[in-house]
Amino acid sequence: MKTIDELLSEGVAGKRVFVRADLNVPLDGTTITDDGRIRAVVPTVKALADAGARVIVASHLGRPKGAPDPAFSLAPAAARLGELLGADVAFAEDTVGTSAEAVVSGLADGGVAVIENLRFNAGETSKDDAERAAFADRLAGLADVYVGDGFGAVHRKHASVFDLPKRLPHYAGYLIATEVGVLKKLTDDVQRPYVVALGGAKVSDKLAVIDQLLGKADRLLIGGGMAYTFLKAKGYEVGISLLQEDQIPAVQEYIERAEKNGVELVLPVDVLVAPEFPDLKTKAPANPTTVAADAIPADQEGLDIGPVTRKLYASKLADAATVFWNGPMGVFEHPDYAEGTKAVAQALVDAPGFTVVGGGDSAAAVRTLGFDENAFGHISTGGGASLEYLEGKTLPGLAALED
Ligand SMILES: Nc1ncnc2c1ncn2[C@@H]1O[C@H](COP(=O)(O)OP(=O)(O)O)[C@@H](O)[C@H]1O
Ligand SMILES: O=C(OP(=O)(O)O)[C@H](O)COP(=O)(O)O
Repeated sequence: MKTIDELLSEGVAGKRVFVRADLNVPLDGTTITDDGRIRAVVPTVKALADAGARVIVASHLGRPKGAPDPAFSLAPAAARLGELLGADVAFAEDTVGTSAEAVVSGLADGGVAVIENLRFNAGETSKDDAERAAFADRLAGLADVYVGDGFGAVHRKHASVFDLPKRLPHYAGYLIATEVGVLKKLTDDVQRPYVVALGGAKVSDKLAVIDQLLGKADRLLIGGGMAYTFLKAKGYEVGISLLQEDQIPAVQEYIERAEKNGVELVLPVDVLVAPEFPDLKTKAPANPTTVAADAIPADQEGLDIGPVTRKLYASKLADAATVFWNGPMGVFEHPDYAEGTKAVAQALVDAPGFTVVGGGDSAAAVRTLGFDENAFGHISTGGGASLEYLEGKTLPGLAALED
């Protein structure tokens, strides 16, 4: 994989450099609640701009449906990038249209622009190779060089991640180089006990990862929205909690295999439930009830792990030599459901070994809940990406940079 340092030594002055970043930050309306992913790409953007490149920063944000949707605009992220760089950052209101063309052709040497959300175009995420290729061709028209630095999206076979680098000279940015360096340590020389904690809401994506992790980790702690498919697989009622119905048979097989292979698969023993999802805007009191994991009422939703589970998970992390954690244990954005995530974060801080937190929301959670970033071994900007890396999978966005 060629790195940005090689690009800089070849000279980039006057060149249009397309930086595929991951600026998928949590938003409250147009307010960024955690800018970690924007800060993470600043070293790459700054190095290129300082060397006289014309820098085009591109990213997805959220999961819009292949058409413009103002709720997912990258405009707030562009403004924040400008503040962090201490420089003007131009913003194009489309991705490959007249606005993008005008903004890019107006860039001076050392200038930086952000183009609008890549996922406003159906070609970005299309499963159809030709549709993705057509979009990648149009993106390629904007630039002379490609720098991949959106680590959080390297597991996606998307046009800007996989197809575009094949069309331009391509290099890995500083963030990707750092992330891969740390995760490599977890695959090459993992110290045991190795504990993996999984939660969050992207259940369908992340359940599949457990198949491989069962052969690697000593202990798996399951929380967040992921827990309810496990509880259902054990035959419990989960009410209106997040559930991946089609994966119940697979999860039943995981539970059996864990037992056979001597992997400790630890599930919540109690959970916080409420009749409805909390209001994250007003943060109005949610008044949850604590119930045993096998006694979730049919009309209620599980929204955090309970106090007994918090203690149990902390004890399972207390002797860990290596920890990888992805996915909040509950809806931490609401104070009534933040305790599970806080307890696991604190247990990582207290664990004697090397700890890695991965994922946009998990990283945001540890920071917004007041933890010191330096108390963790590494905070990765990618959740799904780091999990798939640890699985040993070939990640499209890394493979494309290696070609
Ligand atoms: N029990 C739950 N039910 C619904 N959503 C949950 C639950 N527990 C956690 N979440 C949500 O999961 C989201 C983060 O999930 P995910 O995107 O998978 O994590 P990451 O970005 O760290 O990879 C958070 O917004 C949180 O509110
Ligand atoms: O937030 C992200 O991943 P993560 O939640 O697994 O950390 C990335 O920006 C990828 O987004 P996606 O899962 O919508 O492709």
